[in-house]
Amino acid sequence: MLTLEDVTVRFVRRAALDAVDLRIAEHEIVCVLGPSGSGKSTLLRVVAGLQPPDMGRVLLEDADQAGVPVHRRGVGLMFQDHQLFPQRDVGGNVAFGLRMRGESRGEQRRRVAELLDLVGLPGAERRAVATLSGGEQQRVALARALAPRPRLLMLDEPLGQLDRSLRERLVVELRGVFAQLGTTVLAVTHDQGEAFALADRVVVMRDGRVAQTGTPVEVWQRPASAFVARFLGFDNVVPATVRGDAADTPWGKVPVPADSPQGSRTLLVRPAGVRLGAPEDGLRCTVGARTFRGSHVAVLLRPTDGPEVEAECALRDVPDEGATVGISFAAEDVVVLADTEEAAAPTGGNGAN
Ligand SMILES: Nc1ncnc2c1ncn2[C@@H]1O[C@H](COP(=O)(O)OP(=O)(O)OP(=O)(O)O)[C@@H](O)[C@H]1O
Repeated sequence: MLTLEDVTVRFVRRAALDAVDLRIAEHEIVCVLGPSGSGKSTLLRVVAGLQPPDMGRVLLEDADQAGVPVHRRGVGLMFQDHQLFPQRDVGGNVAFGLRMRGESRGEQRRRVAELLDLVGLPGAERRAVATLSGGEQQRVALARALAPRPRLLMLDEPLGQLDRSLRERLVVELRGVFAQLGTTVLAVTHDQGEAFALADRVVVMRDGRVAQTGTPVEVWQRPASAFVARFLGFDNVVPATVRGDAADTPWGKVPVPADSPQGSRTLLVRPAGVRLGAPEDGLRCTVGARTFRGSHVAVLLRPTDGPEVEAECALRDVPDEGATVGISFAAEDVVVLADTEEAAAPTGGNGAN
């Protein structure tokens, strides 16, 4: 339903979008992820018609959008600072797009009630915007964006301002609302948790280009590059030479899954694949900082030689800080990345927000 072909946007010093190709199917929820400045907002602005591309085409349902103004594109926008009209009540805010389209008062009332039901604020029509909590305002902004039945809904950091627990709850609700309405969604976020919970497909951007696209599980399990791996918050990324079922790394020999790409590569070891044992078993490390993560503890390990390693430990197995342990690696949690990018240096932004 949405196609971007070779879309390029240049600002004075650099390309904010660099030959981007992207397709979004009807009813699909796509989340664009990437560090600050990677071009996410520019992508939305180009699709909305707020920013003309310097090159390439944007098509909505096969129609080239060149020269089509924002209000004729049939897209709904919900931006980070959702900017409700403070002087209007909730109903007046939600009805805004319907009024602009000249819908009858009766139809406006019916649709507003339906949408407030849908976003979990039934009967809130007469409430003043100033009396709403942040989460409630976000829901009203969503209802307002959905009211004119946009063929494509675009969200820019839709939950950016809210605290984490509220965000986690709203993401689940949003997915439910979109599924119920069959809305096609293009959302932008820098929070990978939010993107992975919301999206059917994620698009990771880097410097105006698409670094990877795939389902959340595909991207999580097989990051395309060291950049994507680091952006997702994986720190155990090292240069390696793969020969057969093992790789030479700064941590010594690490087993890799069968049929891994061979030669000079970059290796990712998921923290779950770092096994702790007695000091004489495997690579000797000193236990550093331990970070409680709810269901497990992230433990930082310092080998005598080589970069630090992060391990994921069950709560009952956490070693004491300063203790000496031996570590080994489980092949099923090792990923040989497709690129040969220099792994030791963090690339561009990082995803740990
Ligand atoms: N109007 C503009 N004039 C000049 N440069 C711009 C303009 N808008 C964006 N840029 C630049 O284009 C690049 C991409 O910006 P964009 O806002 O799309 O990134 P983003 O991924 O949305 O970042 P953030 O997560 O910080 O919002 C950045 O380098 C930015 O400085």
